[in-house]
Amino acid sequence: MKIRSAKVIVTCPGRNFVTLKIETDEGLTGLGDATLNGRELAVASYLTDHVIPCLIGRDPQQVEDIWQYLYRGAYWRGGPVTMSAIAAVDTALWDIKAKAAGMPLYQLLGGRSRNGVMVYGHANGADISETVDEVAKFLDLGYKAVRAQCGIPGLPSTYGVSRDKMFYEPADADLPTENVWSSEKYLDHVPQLFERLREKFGFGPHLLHDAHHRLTPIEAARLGKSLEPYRLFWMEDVTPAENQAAFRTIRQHTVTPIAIGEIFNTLWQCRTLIEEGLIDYIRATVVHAGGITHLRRIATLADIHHVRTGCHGATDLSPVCMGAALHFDTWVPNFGIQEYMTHTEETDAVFPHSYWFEDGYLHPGDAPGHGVDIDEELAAKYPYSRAYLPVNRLEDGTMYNW
Ligand SMILES: O=C(O)[C@@H](O)[C@@H](O)[C@H](O)[C@H](O)CO
Ligand SMILES: [Mg+2]
Repeated sequence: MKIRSAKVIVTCPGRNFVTLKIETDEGLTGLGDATLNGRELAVASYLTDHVIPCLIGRDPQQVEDIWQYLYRGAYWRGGPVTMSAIAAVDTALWDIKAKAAGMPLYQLLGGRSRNGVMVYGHANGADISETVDEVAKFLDLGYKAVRAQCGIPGLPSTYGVSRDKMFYEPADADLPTENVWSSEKYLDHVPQLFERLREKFGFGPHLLHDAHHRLTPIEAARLGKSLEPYRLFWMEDVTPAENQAAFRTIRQHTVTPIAIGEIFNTLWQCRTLIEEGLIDYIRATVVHAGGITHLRRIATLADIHHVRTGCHGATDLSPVCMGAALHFDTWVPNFGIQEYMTHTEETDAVFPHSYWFEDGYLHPGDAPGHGVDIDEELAAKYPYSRAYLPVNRLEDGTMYNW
């Protein structure tokens, strides 16, 4: 079998998505997600200008060799643009391999390890009582796990809190909007939210929270300590991880479980975190961490250190990524949870898929491959539209962390 052609499809059915489609000389096609929020066209160009010419004529069955060729073979290794491009190729090749075998992808990976993939939804509100109401809606829909975020008194806007509740879109403007941040105000408020949530819903549902890299290590330690009575499933991205050793400080102070990794793109960015047992959940996912081939390596290292998976699944990861992640989640032995933000109807129509939600779980379906397709005619009706995530400043105007 040979790769006959490959192309990049950029579409914006409510938000931008970049998709790689690979075709073989035997008529099989494979799809991979290459979406990098706010930097979409950089990956599209990387693929079209620098990767696709090297793929034509190769045997698509050599998934590992092609991964090594694109990663090890390039002088400039790693980084989100490169690794999202490699992920797109890798995902499309696994899709082709599974279709050629006539199997759903999870069968090729090693078969089913569970009946369904537990997911968490996103509840957010302008204040505590609105957030409590939003959590109730997710529980009514059958979710077993809910992430809760709420507005902070004294801060005009907070990332993760939106007007549109079920189809929350973080890339909200064609130039970055600016949010204002105060760790002091945040740290005082968040424990009150979880106190109310536990009072109202008890300890049955899993509750999660995301700090979006905004705390220093000692502040993160304080957050973890103050949330201990409410027994969270995890606190996420409490501090940036450029300095992995900083997580030792957090770990020494709190037993609140720690999740990180949605912006990681290689194993090297989480090696210390995993090997020293500094985290509990690794959030890397298919599209930004080099595809199934590399994510599998991360998960295997995590497994021997009692770290479980918790794949990123925000709306900027396309249904193609979600489909592939669900096959991965169905197989991976050390599965923890999968994030699930529902896409808009327009997005779902452009990407017909076989996965479905029922009673708190997602199921990948049994279609051969990863089970996600693209309607190219429909996709062409939604041209690219520039959109950025917001940026964040302290109250005195200082540029601050994501
Ligand atoms: O946990 C999450 O889903 C968030 O952190 C995302 O909203 C994230 O900020 C976006 O996916 C960034 O593109
Ligand atoms: Mg996050």
